[in-house]
Amino acid sequence: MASSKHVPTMRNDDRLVARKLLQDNPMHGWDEIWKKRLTFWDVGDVQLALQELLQSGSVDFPRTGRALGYDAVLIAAKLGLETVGLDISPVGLQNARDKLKSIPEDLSSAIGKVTFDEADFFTYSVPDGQNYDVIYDYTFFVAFPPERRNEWGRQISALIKPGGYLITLIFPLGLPLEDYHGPPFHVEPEDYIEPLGQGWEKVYDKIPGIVREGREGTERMVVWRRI
Ligand SMILES: C[S@@+](CC[C@H](N)C(=O)[O-])C[C@H]1O[C@@H](n2cnc3c(N)ncnc32)[C@H](O)[C@@H]1O
Repeated sequence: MASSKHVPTMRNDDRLVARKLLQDNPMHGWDEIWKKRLTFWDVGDVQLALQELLQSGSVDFPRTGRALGYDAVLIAAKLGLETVGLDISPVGLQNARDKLKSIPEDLSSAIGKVTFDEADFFTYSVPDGQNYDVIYDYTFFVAFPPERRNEWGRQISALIKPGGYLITLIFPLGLPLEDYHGPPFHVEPEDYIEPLGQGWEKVYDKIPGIVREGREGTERMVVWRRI
């Protein structure tokens, strides 16, 4: 959650620098990306598409329990869930904790409900064995090469409760497929189906009605329910 209010665009030279940092140092590359502020995905504000979904009442999300994901403050404030923001980057986490100190009035009900933990998502297990009621993925799926998507799906399935909801804000749509290397990697809404595998139903699928300038046609909101 960067502090600037401008809508970041995906400058090609920034993307190339970020990619090189990850190639050179797969362990700490994300921390370097945060340090250098090559965080184009971060709009410095809540994701309007997530806000629209949570306020619409279109999905019967639980109002008690636990959630995992970015935009942790918005999820905690709108759904009332104890929400964990997970990241591998200490700098990214510090940035999120700093933002928590100046929480806007309309989201203040999130205070006390949000924690930020440092962990590798792919090896993370819920400390107390209590799986999540809601998981939110915004640009995490696309941050890894397609070869890792099944691993992503297995981990999501392992972390969520039966009856729990996975919110996928799919972005950025429309990236070239050929001769293109991420992150972000090319994504289509259908790409989530195989990694998630059996035991999921799609309960919501909509092009967000409210989109930031410059992001028109690049976002889609899909919600899945674990059967
Ligand atoms: C493209 S960003 C955005 C994802 C996230 N939803 C967000 O909006 O910040 C990817 C984020 O995932 C973090 N990350 C990368 N690899 C990770 C891992 N294995 N486990 C947890 N976080 C990771 C990075 O530090 C970065 O903040």
